[in-house]
Amino acid sequence: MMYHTLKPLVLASNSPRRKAFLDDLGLNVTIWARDIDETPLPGENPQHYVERMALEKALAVKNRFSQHYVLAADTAVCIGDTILGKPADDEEAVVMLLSLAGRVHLVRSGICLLSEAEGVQIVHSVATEVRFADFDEAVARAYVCEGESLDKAGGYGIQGKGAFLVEHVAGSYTNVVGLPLVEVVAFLTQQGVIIPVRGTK
Ligand SMILES: Cc1cn([C@H]2C[C@H](O)[C@@H](COP(=O)(O)OP(=O)(O)OP(=O)(O)O)O2)c(=O)[nH]c1=O
Repeated sequence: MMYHTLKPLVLASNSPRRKAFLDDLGLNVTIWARDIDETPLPGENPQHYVERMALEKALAVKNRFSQHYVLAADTAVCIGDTILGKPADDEEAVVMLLSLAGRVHLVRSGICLLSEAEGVQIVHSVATEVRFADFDEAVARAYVCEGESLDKAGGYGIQGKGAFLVEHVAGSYTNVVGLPLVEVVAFLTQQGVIIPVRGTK
């Protein structure tokens, strides 16, 4: 355990990866997520989109947890002005992966930390550059058959077999997996929600 949780904290997310990251740090979090409309606004730029999504996910649970700090996040794969969310099916996953093959894209995660009681509303985002190998359709289909595409933005998981598609990463790794930990820990520490502790080895 690296941190103690001093104020009640809700993670407004159903992502098992986000929960696992916070568990690894020893944080004590309640999970409570509500679905929101994830459609981008007409002409919305990718940074604005992920920040708005994170804010909306946090606002969706704020009333129920008015005495808590609420943490939410949203991750999208961005290639040019195109925002790729989670593919609807295997075919869409293949199309997404082929649009990324041999090219550089940005994985953007928006994060939001808010507290109704303490009047705090922090919204931030982090971008990580990822370059994919130049694979073909047979490789994309073989990867999608592994079954890890559908719950992930852009149709791949860098933490899984998707690692084999990735040639280069510049920036935060945890940001690609859905939660930029350095920034999240900094915001939680600034607000006095968590404090580092020395555990037993
Ligand atoms: C690119 C990439 C994305 N992802 C995941 C992170 C996010 O969980 C997901 C993008 O979907 P999100 O809408 O950000 O999150 P979610 O639907 O999983 O959870 P919730 O809305 O309840 O918070 O893609 C990976 O796990 N690995 C990767 O390499």
